[in-house]
Amino acid sequence: MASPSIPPHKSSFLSHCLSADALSFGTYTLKSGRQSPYFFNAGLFHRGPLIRAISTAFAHTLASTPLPFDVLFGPAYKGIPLAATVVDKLAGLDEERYGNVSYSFNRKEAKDHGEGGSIVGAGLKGKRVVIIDDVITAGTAIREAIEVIEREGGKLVGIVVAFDRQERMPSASEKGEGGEEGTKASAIGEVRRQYGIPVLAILTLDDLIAYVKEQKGSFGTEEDMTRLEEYRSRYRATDV
Ligand SMILES: O=P(O)(O)OC[C@H]1O[C@H](OP(=O)(O)OP(=O)(O)O)[C@H](O)[C@@H]1O
Ligand SMILES: O=C(O)c1cc(=O)[nH]c(=O)[nH]1
Repeated sequence: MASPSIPPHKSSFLSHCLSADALSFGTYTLKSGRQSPYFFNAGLFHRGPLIRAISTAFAHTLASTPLPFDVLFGPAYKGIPLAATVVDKLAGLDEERYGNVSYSFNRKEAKDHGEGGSIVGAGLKGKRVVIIDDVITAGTAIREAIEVIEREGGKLVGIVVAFDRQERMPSASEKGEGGEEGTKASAIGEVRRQYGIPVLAILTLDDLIAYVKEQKGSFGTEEDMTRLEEYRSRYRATDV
């Protein structure tokens, strides 16, 4: 059902995410160590209509920008099917503009036989690269991907994620380092400032909360919503 306050392309994608349980409520430990009352699991887009929904959302987000690029880089593991299917979707949207765009991804462990190395798909040397990934929380995964691209001689020109959790970077005390608390900037904001590139998200936590409220009980319980809003107040970045 269309939602009046968020655009139809977002509400349609949100409805796919919630129906497939790719957005779910519960208690989850994140890569950053935070305990979250919700989780975005892009691994659950494993059937045709679902992978089509997410790749279409990525392709339309990319096509709405004038950004020129040669390669979509999908960080292992969940970025891998995204990069491959979005390349296909883009070529289907506009063969002339995107027919030469390639996909590429890293192996988490380098291969020492056969073709060897840690990159699968297109080489990155001298290429304009866009990272596409499932979710950004503290930005660790994105920074690891940037290191791979720089090491391989690629030029990072943009990043698109399916879900921006709009969280602030972990503080020194959260990382167990003591000292200054630091800024309350978002992981996305920090990457934008540091690299001067566009960083786009198809959905944000604000979109999720607005949509679930508008669907009035179709997804999640009142307690889920309370926990979600408490979590948002606790970890929300100041620059989103
Ligand atoms: O912004 P961050 O704090 O880094 O968290 C988000 C990242 O965490 C997960 O990756 P993970 O390394 O668990 O890899 P996976 O794709 O193998 O699940 C997820 O896929 C994101 O890439
Ligand atoms: O921060 C994470 O580790 C994380 C959050 C989330 O919602 N989904 C995911 O795959 N990882």
